[in-house]
Amino acid sequence: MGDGLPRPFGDYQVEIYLQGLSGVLPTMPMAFDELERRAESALPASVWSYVAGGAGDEATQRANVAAFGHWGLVPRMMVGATERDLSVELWGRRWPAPVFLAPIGVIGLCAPGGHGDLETAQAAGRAGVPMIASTLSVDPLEDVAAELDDTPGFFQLYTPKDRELAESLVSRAERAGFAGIVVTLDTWVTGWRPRDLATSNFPQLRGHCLANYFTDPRFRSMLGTDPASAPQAAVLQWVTTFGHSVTWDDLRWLRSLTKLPLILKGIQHPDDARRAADEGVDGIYCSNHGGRQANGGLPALDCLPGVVEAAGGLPVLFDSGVRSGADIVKALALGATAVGIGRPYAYGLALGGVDGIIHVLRSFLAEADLIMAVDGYRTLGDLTPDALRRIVAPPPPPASR
Ligand SMILES: Cc1cc2nc3c(=O)[nH]c(=O)nc-3n(C[C@H](O)[C@H](O)[C@H](O)COP(=O)(O)O)c2cc1C
Ligand SMILES: O=C(O)C(=O)c1ccccc1
Repeated sequence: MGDGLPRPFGDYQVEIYLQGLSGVLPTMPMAFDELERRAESALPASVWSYVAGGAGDEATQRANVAAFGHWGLVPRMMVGATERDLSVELWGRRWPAPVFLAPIGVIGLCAPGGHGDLETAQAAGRAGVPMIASTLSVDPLEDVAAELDDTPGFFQLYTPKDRELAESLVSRAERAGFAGIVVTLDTWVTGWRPRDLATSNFPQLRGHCLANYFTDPRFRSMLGTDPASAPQAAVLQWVTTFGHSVTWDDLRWLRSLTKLPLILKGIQHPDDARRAADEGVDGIYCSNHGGRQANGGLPALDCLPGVVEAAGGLPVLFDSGVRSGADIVKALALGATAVGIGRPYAYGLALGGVDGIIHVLRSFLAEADLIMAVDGYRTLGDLTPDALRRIVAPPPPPASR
């Protein structure tokens, strides 16, 4: 692990003001809206529409973000929250904060040099903030793991139809030193995505982000040749094997593949959370894939309390719609054990590489830390549903959204 981020996290604010006193203004955006706008200009149009876009008219994607606006934190005074502890112990490791980088399957292409997977891992390693590495990466998982140092990394598995290929990927992830396996359940087929359809834009179909397959011995033996010498056949083989619709009958098999913590991603119904807990998984990941998969759904945040209750004490990871430190605090108060940052770090990477991701992490953590300071929440244990009230008439989002 690098030195990790300087603590308290709120000191990022002091650092920025001090630089301002010497006439140095931040080059990275300080507000999310500006981060988003500038990332759009920085990225090639096809990558932008892929990363920023979602399913259908993107109503669920917008609802994910809007849902945070329906909750307000109630401050407590005179508790002396001068020192905050945001660290959390998860699966035997101490995390500096209950925050992680969610898996983003095209992240390699978000960096100017095309190696965004490695840069994301470098940022996670330097910050000490855990990351979940997607199956769909430009660089192979072994190279990604090598950049993480001691920071916990998790391998996100898209379970292929071919079981031997799944087994090979998981054992490679174990050998590479990943600390857990996150099985994504909601994307065995991709959702209806008008932006990508209109431009026939599907980076995976052009062979990007398939390094984990093309370097895999099982995939190569299925193909019968070097993917580099038969790129079209290799992509076609990927299409054929990519999506297995994992069922409860597969769970015992998945469980048997690894002794590492096994976490199921994409859970929204309490009954699914309960069943997963009963069947021996180590964590539940409440998410609707950032609204990229099924439009017409609930905001993921609205599903979180039910999932937490049904999980019966198992760790619950959460993502979908987190755009600020305030959002992190709210998700924690609704019961998340740790909160995933998705699109915002892809935008940070596009604008500033490794430092850009670290800037996004530091900004979100500084805001979360300062909210806990001002609102009198010293520890994560103080963040309970009692810290929140429903807002009857939420304010409209910023004009540009
Ligand atoms: C461009 C992009 C690619 C993604 N690829 C994956 C992936 O490979 N595996 C996965 O489990 N989730 C993937 N996700 C979903 C994220 O892990 C996360 O659930 C989502 O980004 C949360 O929504 P938000 O970014 O709007 O906060 C992807 C998301 C984006 C934006
Ligand atoms: O775009 C995504 O969110 C994603 O995870 C994915 C998965 C498979 C193929 C293309 C995209």
